[in-house]
Amino acid sequence: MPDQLPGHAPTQVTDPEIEAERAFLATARAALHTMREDVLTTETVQDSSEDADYTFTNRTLAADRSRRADALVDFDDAPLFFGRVDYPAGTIYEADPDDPRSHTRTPESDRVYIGRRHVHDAGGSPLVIDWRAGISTAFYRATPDDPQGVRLRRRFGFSDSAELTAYEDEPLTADTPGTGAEGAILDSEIERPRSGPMRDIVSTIQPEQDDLVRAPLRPALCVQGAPGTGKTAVGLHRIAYLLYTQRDQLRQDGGVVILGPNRSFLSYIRKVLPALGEVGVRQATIEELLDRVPVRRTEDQHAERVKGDARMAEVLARDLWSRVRPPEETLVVERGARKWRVPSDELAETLTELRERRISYGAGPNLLVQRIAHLVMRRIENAGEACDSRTFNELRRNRSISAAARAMWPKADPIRLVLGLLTDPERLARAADGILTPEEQTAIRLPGRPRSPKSAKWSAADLALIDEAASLIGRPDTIGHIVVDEAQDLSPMQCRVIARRCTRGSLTVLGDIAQATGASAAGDWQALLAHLGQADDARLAVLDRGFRVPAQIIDYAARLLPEIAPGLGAPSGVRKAPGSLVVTGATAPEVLDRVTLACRGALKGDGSVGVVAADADIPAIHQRLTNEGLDTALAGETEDALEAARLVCVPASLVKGLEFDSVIVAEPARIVAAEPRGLHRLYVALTRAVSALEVVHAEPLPEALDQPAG
Ligand SMILES: Nc1ncnc2c1ncn2[C@@H]1O[C@H](COP(=O)(O)OP(=O)(O)OP(=O)(O)O)[C@@H](O)[C@H]1O
Repeated sequence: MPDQLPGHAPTQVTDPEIEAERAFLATARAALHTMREDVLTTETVQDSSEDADYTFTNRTLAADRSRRADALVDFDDAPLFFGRVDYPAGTIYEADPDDPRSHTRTPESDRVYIGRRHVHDAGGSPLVIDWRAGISTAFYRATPDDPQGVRLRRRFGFSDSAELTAYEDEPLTADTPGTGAEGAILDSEIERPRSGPMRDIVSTIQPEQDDLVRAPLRPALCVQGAPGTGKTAVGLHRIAYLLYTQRDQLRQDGGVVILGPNRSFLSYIRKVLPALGEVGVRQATIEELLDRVPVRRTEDQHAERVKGDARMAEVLARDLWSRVRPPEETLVVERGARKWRVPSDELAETLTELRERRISYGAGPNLLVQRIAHLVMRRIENAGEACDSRTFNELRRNRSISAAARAMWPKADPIRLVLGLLTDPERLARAADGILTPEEQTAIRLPGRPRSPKSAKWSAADLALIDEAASLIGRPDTIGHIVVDEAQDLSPMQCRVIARRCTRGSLTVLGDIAQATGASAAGDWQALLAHLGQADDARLAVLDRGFRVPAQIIDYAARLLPEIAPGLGAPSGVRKAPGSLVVTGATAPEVLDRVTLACRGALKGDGSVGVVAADADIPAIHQRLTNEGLDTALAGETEDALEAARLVCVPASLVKGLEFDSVIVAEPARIVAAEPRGLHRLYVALTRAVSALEVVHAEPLPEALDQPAG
């Protein structure tokens, strides 16, 4: 293998192999350029008439063309191919010298180049195969023990400007033992200094990850993975894979959505899918998915727990359906000179029959009007008058009938329903009788005395209640596939939000029970999957090889596991980095000095530096670092704060899912004390570092960490 490694500046290369591969890369790039030009110059249907069909067709074609053109952009920092698999000659291509694909065929082998997207030459012959195609699977999964017909696997290394600078060969024939998947190119990819948003890992997906990426759409897939094992990466690549294999189906079923814990996280991952050629995937928080009312309040933990509990579904349903009441009086319908009467017990019977059909609440009023109109029409017919559809329609519009139906089955609005329930103690007591304790009922009341939905201060937990109410009244739009990241934090009520949108179990659930900090987090996957409606069917997989955090740091953080997630296996770090963990004791007045010193030290190295502390301590730390003249961003302040400076202050509540080259954790004890699941939060904070972690503390460390660092 030549000694230039990826990420290194290109050097004068004389290796003829590298020259040949570079020439092939140039050919492929030129071909991609031509493919994009072809798409852009394709004319949409032109028609000068005002015909709405033509306008619609034109718009659809233009949107499709733009999507296809976007997917063919040649990114400067994302090389067009990253690997090659060689098969014995004749395995892939006919041994025909005139075969136009001969540029990927030598006398010894048929070569398949694997890249981010399919590239073909002007004659339509493939130059680069999309990593998602079936034939690419061998690149990720072939091993010397199971070569899958492959002679040799080649991985390419590139400079930061996407210049091909290295290659690494792994023979897979039985007589030449391979080097294993963890070669220098994978190492250098993992150790690459982090800066800017997350990148794709398409060139180095590991076999256990590839198995999850390519898992079928159904059954639902649930991945329990320790910090840095690649769950987020797997989820994003899986979306790209599913879109490649089942794009039309997914589009028809309502598209694909990835749900993440907060905006900082979504901003951090936003570039991965576009780099894989997928530009139409919605990336949202669960609050954004449910944006019926603005969130203006953070719930206290106890109220959040009660509101997130699945018992709330019963309370809401009981309150809603309690509005449906049998009439007390006979209905009298005047028609011309005659009056028609329907006694209350007959109306009540109709009501019961409708309810037993388990229709949604919202469908009730109309159906009831129709039933009553029928009852009246039957009476008219029995009296000898001929009736037809006009009679029926006229009765459906009859005011007495509408009024009777409205009284028996009032229309309902989900926001007003939740507002009424959470502001009227007597009504809540009726609906929650035997379900919530009086103390729980008091805890979930809305603050103040809001009279209208606009004046209420809604919380994120209220949104899930409103959505539950809305789903009782009408059915929500479905989504073709939902990937939920950091799913361990979902409350049962939030799980229900997701479950009712993906009705056929097309769901990817990613998370780590040890990182669960949500007030009403379920605590184990079986319970969570049950709330997601997937108790029996889901496939549960485990990832335990950590790619982010060096072994020294992950072992230190894992000392917390017996307490926060007993029974969960300890993760293993794929890299060792002696000296990567420093624990600095200080006196209380010294802590800010020590943090500043640690930041200055970390900034001398490459990549990003994150300072993580309890939310309440972050403003003072940020102020101090800024006063010291360090260019310091504040996570959460703006959406792209993580990219605003190399040094970022991150409130512990926002650090989930993120990573930095160096991390400084200030005062772990205060992170722990800040919330009921503070130890879980600390575990998250300690597992964000790619290269180095410094823990600065004056207060005593949690017991498990209070031993000399290994
Ligand atoms: N096969 C791989 N090749 C190269 N880098 C990888 C690979 N798998 C994961 N990584 C890198 O490891 C880091 C952690 O990955 P990711 O964020 O997906 O992990 P995670 O399991 O979601 O972590 P957490 O639970 O802490 O949020 C990322 O920088 C990712 O690019």
